[in-house]
Amino acid sequence: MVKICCIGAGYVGGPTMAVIALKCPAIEVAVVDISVPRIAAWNSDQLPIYEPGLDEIVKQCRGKNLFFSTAVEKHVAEADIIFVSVNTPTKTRGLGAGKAADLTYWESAARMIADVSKSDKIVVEKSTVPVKTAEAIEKILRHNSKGIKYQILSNPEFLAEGTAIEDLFKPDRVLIGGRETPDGQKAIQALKAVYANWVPEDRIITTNLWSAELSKLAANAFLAQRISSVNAMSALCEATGANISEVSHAVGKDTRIGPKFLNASVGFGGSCFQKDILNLVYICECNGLPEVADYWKQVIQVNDYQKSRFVNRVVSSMFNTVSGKKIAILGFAFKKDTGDTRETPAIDVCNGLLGDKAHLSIYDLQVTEEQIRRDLSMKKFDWDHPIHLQPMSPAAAKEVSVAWDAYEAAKGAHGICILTEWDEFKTLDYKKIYDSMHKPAFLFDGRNVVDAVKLREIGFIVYSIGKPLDSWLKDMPAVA
Ligand SMILES: NC(=O)C1=CN([C@@H]2O[C@H](COP(=O)(O)OP(=O)(O)OC[C@H]3O[C@@H](n4cnc5c(N)ncnc54)[C@H](O)[C@@H]3O)[C@@H](O)[C@H]2O)C=CC1
Ligand SMILES: O=C(O)[C@H]1O[C@H](OP(=O)(O)OP(=O)(O)OC[C@H]2O[C@@H](n3ccc(=O)[nH]c3=O)[C@H](O)[C@@H]2O)[C@H](O)[C@@H](O)[C@@H]1O
Repeated sequence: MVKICCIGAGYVGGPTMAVIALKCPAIEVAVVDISVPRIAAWNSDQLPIYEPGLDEIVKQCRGKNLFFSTAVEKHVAEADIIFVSVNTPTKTRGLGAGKAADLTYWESAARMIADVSKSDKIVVEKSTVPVKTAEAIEKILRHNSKGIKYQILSNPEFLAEGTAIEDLFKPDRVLIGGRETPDGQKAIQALKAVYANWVPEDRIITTNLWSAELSKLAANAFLAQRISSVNAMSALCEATGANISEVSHAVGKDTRIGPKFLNASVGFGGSCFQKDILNLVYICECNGLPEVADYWKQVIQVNDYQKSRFVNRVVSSMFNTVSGKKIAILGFAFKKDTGDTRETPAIDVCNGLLGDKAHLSIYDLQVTEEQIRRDLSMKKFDWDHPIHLQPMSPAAAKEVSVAWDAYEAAKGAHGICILTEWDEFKTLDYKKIYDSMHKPAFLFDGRNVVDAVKLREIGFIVYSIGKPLDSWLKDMPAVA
């Protein structure tokens, strides 16, 4: 029986391995992690991550051919194929701080593999890593090999949170990069055989190692660039009276551009877009390509601009101050259908409003109060480390409360900000909400989920990203 071990039981390791176990009953899959609480959660009824469809798969396979364990070394020693899906955060100190990827966790995993292995291994980069990382990993393994043969493959993951299971069942492509030697090609075929259990062969792309590593960074950079492009247009729409939904629709009808991923928003979040672009920028700089670095840096700068533009719009509309005013925040996750808050635009928006002395009442369907308080008090980039190694957060802001539903959050508020596109926010009883608020009652829709015409009929002053402005907002232009 082929044995697979995945180091890192996170948002990628957990779902990908659960799907491999489901689709390949003849393979034994062990997912290991240094975090004891995380593994305990994977072995419980309350999984550590929320992902539609994941519970059922884990229930079906756990204890049969899918195991979650903290016995990292034992499972690594027994495995034929080792996936490494550990954190690759942005460095916060030293050379490349604020841009380069911190490969501490990757390196320690590689050294541990070298220490405990007693048979030949295929080591698969599942984490997103800088191009050429495989070369460094090869060096660590070869210099400590004790005669054991290692083949390194790059097999980056393209799943998106909230649709992870769907994406894993029907991926647009699976990408496998390896050495162009006979042993390298043999390793590629071994991994290809795993995916071939459910992925059509024409969707499994094989390349050299560096193309696979760079394709992952490139794909995320292209996706994020699309959002920054549409968000930059949204600012121009507001200035001119154009409507971003109509512009996106018209632009996306061009088959060369396509309709997906063109929704204007308060800004993109998630654990990877910013981190991976910063990493790309650093690699460009290191390779003497400052113009290319500057080009990609703009994608992040526009995203930061979009978040601060939103905060400015809220404050300027409400008579240039939110000091002492209650603002309801609807949605804290970085997108709907996930409880993940990593790099969520809600953090920057909330901190911006708190900076102007607002009182916030926050409601999200999936994010816990503990997580919200932790996020609002953590330093930039500190979140992207194994949870037990994250710096302890200082006492959370007194001006923040967490509500159990949207109505409670909005009661007595002066304004509402919608920051995640949860479906629930489309069908709330906005008349009831309006009646419970201070007047004039403001609603700032950072995700374009509400019907602004209906809300205006109720009496709200509505701001929707990239849409023609209410006369109220026109009279109080936000300073960018
Ligand atoms: N979250 C996402 O949607 C995607 C993430 N990625 C990439 O996948 C990688 C992992 O991301 P996530 O799963 O989101 O991170 P995560 O933080 O959810 O999971 C990483 C896990 O690795 C564990 N870990 C760290 N060092 C370890 C070690 N030496 N031994 C054993 N366990 C160790 C941590 O405790 C943690 O549970 C990152 O490189 C990320 O860029 C790629 C595609 C999608
Ligand atoms: O490497 C990764 O981590 C993953 O990053 C993204 O996936 P994810 O961050 O989970 O979610 P997305 O659906 O891409 O959304 C990212 C952010 O962009 C925002 N977004 C997305 C689409 C859009 O049209 N507008 C928009 O503002 C979302 O609300 C969210 O905040 C990519 O889509 C995945 O392919 C990739 O594997």
